[in-house]
Amino acid sequence: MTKRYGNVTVLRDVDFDLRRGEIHALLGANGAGKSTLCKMIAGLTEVTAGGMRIEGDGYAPHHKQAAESAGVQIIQQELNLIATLSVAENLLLNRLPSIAGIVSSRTLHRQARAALDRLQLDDVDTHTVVGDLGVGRRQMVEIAAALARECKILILDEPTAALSGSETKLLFDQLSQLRDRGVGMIYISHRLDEVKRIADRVTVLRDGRHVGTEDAESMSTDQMVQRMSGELSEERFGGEIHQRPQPSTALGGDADRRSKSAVLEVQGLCCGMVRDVSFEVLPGETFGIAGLVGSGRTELLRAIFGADRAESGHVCVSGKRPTRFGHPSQAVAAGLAMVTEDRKQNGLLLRQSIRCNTSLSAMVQRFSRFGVITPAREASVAGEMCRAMETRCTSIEQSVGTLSGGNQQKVAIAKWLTRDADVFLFDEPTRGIDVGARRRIYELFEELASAGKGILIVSSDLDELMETCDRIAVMSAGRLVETRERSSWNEDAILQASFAGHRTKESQSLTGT
Ligand SMILES: Nc1ncnc2c1ncn2[C@@H]1O[C@H](COP(=O)(O)OP(=O)(O)OP(=O)(O)O)[C@@H](O)[C@H]1O
Repeated sequence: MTKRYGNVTVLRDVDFDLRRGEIHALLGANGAGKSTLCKMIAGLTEVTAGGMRIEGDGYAPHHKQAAESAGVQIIQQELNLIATLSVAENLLLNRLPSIAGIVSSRTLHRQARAALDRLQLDDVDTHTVVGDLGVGRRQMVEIAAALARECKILILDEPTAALSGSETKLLFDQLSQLRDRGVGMIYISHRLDEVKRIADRVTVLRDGRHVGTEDAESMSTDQMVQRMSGELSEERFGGEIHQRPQPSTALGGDADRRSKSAVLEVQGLCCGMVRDVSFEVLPGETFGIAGLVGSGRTELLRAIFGADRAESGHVCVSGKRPTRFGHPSQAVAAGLAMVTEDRKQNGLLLRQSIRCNTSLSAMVQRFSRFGVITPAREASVAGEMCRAMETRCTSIEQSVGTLSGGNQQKVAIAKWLTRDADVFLFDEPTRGIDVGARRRIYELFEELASAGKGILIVSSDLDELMETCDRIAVMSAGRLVETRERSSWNEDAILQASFAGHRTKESQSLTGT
């Protein structure tokens, strides 16, 4: 199949076949064409040339419903639930149980409950409005919605990017059951260890072309990277793919730490589920926050940044007057920058160009003279950023909404790098980012740290935290339960600490305290 947008060809004569009862991984660097191929199969975008067959019969879906009637379901990379409807309504959209045209609310909620139970989503109420759920929970609801429908072919585009380890395991159990029932699955992921764990075959795309299809068992993750990049992985990544660098900063031991004054100090912060959180980040330090989805990590970053109004406590940036920011603009003026978890909702202006998005955060600071924007300056910085982040685009005038997911994330990060902030808050910074770009982002953390910036990272990827952070704190049930130097944590200890707060909460509710 071939796909062109205007005169740009994004998929070129690609052959692909999916067997009954297999999990077929689709790999490729950001912008290689994986989502485009899947969107064509799912009837979400038109095929420019070529064609498809399902069980030998011609198949040419012109919209999503046509694909669904042929037994094709897709779970897309970007969350596609309707934020203003309830969980139950989203789960059963298009097939609301009704009698004589009147929706039966009781049946709706019963069926929705059953769909959620399949993924052990006990904490999600079927009446909750989807917009009130965090990204991880929304992703699980989206998966539950797809699993609740009968299908022959299930496409999963980066389903685990926003999931915790335990949620990923639950999803994999479900996928194994579907495999046993003969469902064919196309699985897109940048997490190669997951691909090794779950996939039967692997197809690699590079620059819109089919590079090859092989049994997953016969391919190492290094070979996958090599096929994706077209170079020997050792050459491209300096042989460091599986090596963790030493802590990035020049921070010494505790004594040295005490002698530095914090670039970010958070004291007794309370905001919604975030309870009495205190910690500090030093100049040149990368501070990670681990924890389960729903532990309050994103809420904490939002409270620090003034996106939600904290009830008590304070935030102090670079020794300035302690305060609680009432609005993100105040936080930005004080020297904070924040790359959000959900770039589509609140990270980017999707209809605007890369140039415009890149200059957004530093518009007044760097791109305007006497209040008048200087487009030439804007363009040169956007171009520089695209080169530095290796953003795959036709030009800096391409609208961000038409970039691949990983490339959108690069613009979301670049937007803040143009601003000379003191502290950078990153919420799931490498979501949807390919292996090569991930390495580039880790280098970037190091560059920011060596420039004396403070970096605060929330990530569900423990490897990421272990690789990039100097210290890691674990958050559980809205509180920071433990903070240690990176070297004294291991993944087991982080997981145990993550569950600690939940256990306390459960035992409290059991004893009625
Ligand atoms: N509507 C569109 N208009 C123009 N170009 C587009 C459009 N949609 C996608 N593209 C381009 O098609 C190419 C392939 O994008 P696609 O989303 O398929 O990549 P991908 O392999 O899924 O990447 P990622 O891993 O980042 O999600 C990208 O270069 C993207 O910019």
